[in-house]
Amino acid sequence: MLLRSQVEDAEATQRGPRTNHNSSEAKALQLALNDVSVNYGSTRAVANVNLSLKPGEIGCLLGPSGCGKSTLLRAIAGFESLAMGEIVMHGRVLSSPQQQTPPELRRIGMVFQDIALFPHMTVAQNVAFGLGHLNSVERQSRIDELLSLIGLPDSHERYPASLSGGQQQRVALARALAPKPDLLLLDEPFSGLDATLKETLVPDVREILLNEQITALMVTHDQIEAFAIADRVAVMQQGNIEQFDTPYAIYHAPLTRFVADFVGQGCFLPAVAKTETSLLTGFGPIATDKPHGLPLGISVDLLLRPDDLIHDEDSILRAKVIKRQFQGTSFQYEVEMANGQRLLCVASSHDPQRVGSEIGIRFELDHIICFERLRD
Ligand SMILES: Nc1ncnc2c1ncn2[C@@H]1O[C@H](COP(=O)(O)OP(=O)(O)OP(=O)(O)O)[C@@H](O)[C@H]1O
Repeated sequence: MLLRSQVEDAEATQRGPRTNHNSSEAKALQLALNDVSVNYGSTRAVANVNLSLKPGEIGCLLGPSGCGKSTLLRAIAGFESLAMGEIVMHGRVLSSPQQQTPPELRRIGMVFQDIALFPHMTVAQNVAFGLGHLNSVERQSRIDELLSLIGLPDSHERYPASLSGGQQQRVALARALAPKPDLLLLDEPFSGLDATLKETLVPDVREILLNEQITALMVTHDQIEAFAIADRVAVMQQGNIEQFDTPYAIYHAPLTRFVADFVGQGCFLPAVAKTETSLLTGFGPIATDKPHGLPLGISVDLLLRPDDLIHDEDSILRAKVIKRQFQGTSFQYEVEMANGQRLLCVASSHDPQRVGSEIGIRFELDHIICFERLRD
């Protein structure tokens, strides 16, 4: 159970996951999933999922292996039938347990992890694949436009084998975008690429999607990718959406303990709501800027992100450095308090602290996120 303290934060973030819509709202949505369930035999892989995307919005399904991300994407594409619920695009039902529009009639583009360009066709021929309905002038103009958009304006005559992995994935994206689909589905499109390439390609792909004003839904298990590309992220667990929200809210205002644990780093600190603006921990009181709104006397687990704990040699609160990790502009330290509690702390990389040394630390919390205490 969530025991959120900053009420206005909670109201701002409780937009999802349930989103049943009236008919005029439904028409304004590009995609609406209403109570969607998908079974494999007697196994329920997706359970009562509600999710919607506005035109031009980029969504992301994020979750651990086996939570149902690909199944949901496949159901939207029309490759899995529904046990319950409906999938609606622009107010038109594409899937329900009673009916299913075939995949090729859905106007949905797809980009997969395995790039699968046609190797015997040039870049231009690959991009032209879904453009048979255009005359040759229109087709040429769309190819030029897309190759420019993906940053490969002079690569018409090149073959896929002569391109890098990142360039091939850009061409795959151009091919999927060429016929201007109503929705683009991307299944782990960056997972075969190395980290450096991803760093540039992910924001580029977001730019391309925004430029084309395309509504898109991407599957990933990588939160950095999800945060870099999506307007809203749906965190899934065991076939359910735990939270569908902005990347900022998913990180700073998780609605469930699972989301808090799965997304970002952090730890839970036992605390008691002492006064309206303070929580008592084993290391003394932590003051909150605003009233936390918790019942006084309640025992909670307080979520502490690494940046909630600051290295400060003037602080009387001391901790022993157990591990440190260089992160470029900062070090992340795992520190141990006198009572054995381990916490994470971020500090500038200009003043490295040795493992085994004792340092001063201070709490500086912008967001108070608490969950019901699991243990005493
Ligand atoms: N064809 C299938 N037949 C039976 N069960 C399946 C089938 N495909 C997936 N499942 C099961 O459905 C559940 C959801 O699988 P799914 O592939 O959608 O998860 P995922 O979140 O995409 O996982 P990953 O990140 O590993 O790809 C899992 O328990 C999986 O074992």
